[in-house]
Amino acid sequence: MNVYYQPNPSEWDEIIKRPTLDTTALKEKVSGVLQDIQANGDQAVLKYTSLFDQVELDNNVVTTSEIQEAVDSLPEELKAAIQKAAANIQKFHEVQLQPIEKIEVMPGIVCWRKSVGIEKVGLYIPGGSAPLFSTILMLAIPAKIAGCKEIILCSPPNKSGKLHPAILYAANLVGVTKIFKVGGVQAIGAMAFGTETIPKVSKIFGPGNQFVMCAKQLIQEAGVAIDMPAGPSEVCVLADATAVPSFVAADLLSQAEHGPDSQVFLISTDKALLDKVQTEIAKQLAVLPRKDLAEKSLNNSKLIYVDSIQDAIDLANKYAPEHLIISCENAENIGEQIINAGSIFLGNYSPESVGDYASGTNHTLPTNGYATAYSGVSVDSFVKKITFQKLETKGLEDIASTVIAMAEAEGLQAHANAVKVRIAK
Ligand SMILES: NC(=O)c1ccc[n+]([C@@H]2O[C@H](COP(=O)([O-])OP(=O)(O)OC[C@H]3O[C@@H](n4cnc5c(N)ncnc54)[C@H](O)[C@@H]3O)[C@@H](O)[C@H]2O)c1
Ligand SMILES: N[C@H](CO)Cc1c[nH]c[nH+]1
Ligand SMILES: [Zn+2]
Repeated sequence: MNVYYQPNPSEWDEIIKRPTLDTTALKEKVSGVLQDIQANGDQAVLKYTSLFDQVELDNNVVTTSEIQEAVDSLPEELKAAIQKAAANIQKFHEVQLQPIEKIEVMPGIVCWRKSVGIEKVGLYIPGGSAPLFSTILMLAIPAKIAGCKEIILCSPPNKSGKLHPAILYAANLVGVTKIFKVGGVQAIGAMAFGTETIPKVSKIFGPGNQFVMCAKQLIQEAGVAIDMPAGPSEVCVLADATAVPSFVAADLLSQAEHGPDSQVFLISTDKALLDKVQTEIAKQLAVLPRKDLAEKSLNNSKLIYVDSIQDAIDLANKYAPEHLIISCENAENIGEQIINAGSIFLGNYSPESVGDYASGTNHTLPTNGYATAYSGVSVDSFVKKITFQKLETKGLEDIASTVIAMAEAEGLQAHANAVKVRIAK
């Protein structure tokens, strides 16, 4: 891990850099695959499944008997855990749908806004190195609450050409409409353009590796909406002397184990904590099943000592992490001063992995510094908001001079006329 002691703020830009791939080569490769899928549909999708997932499939549709098999085979304890998490996610998200509020802006002019679910949405569920079935709950539950009619799900097949039973169980539990065994760029392309079997959708959601991220960005340029750039997971822990080294180490490792391009960050006002956390990381890492992946990610990661809590807050805001854990004495007060983060975890007993699975908040969050401008997925991500207005004659008469003055000043006489013809009578 890279350790910094009281770096000068002029060095911060360098410190907060995320690990990157050569994006020119990446874009070229991904755009070639997308073009092939647009031109050749299912045949191209199956070809890339064979090439990138090393599995030969005749077709990629998940059947009802495969779903039933998964429901029957999944241990009851895991089913209960998924149900508990789903209930909390439902509770947290259902209050996000606000009732319609009609506003009389002037006598005789009433305006309001109505949320309408996006009809067809596509969910990408990562599955390259771990079957992230928790992501299904995070996407499909708000989609249902929003009123989306068709929810399509794609996730990469394993080497036996199957999806993990927990993916099928979770998808079935929350009412996903159709499930396909397709991963990576080929999944994003299929949902963006539509194939003979995979429906075209209006908006694509879900995190993924650099290939998935790049494909989402390219199809957005081609006119299909996406949720946000949610890439390799990251966590920043902001800690003072009250933090517990073993807790901090466990939190850092929990995101480091996602993959080699994940990044974890510790900003501490306690110099001694950096050494203690490194010792703990070495101890905990040694027995992790995904030690190799976590180790690679730790090479991208940074531990930083700063001598004031204000510098710690400023650096965290500049880094704009996907997740921020505040293990400090006045965690809530510090949390109030954070302006750039996807999701914040307060105090020593709020591990980030609880938010990943079960507390109810959404784990599909902006990474790579996008938390400066984006929010995580919510019910809002699955709706369009249509505005309405109804004017009575009196309302139009009272606002006429305002509209006419502005329209004529913009040189748009026809705009002005649309009002004039109505009040002339
Ligand atoms: N930000 C978030 O909210 C969030 C949430 C969950 C997971 N994640 C991130 O999602 C990612 C999941 O990555 P993953 O790899 O495990 O699964 P993935 O499903 O994103 O990617 C697997 C697919 O990548 C494609 N692929 C692999 N190597 C390729 C190559 N050389 N060329 C072209 N395509 C290739 C394959 O088609 C494969 O199906 C991790 O980086 C994790 O950190 C982020
Ligand atoms: N930490 C991931 C978001 O960055 C979400 C996740 C799913 N499973 C475990 N973790
Ligand atoms: Zn995670």
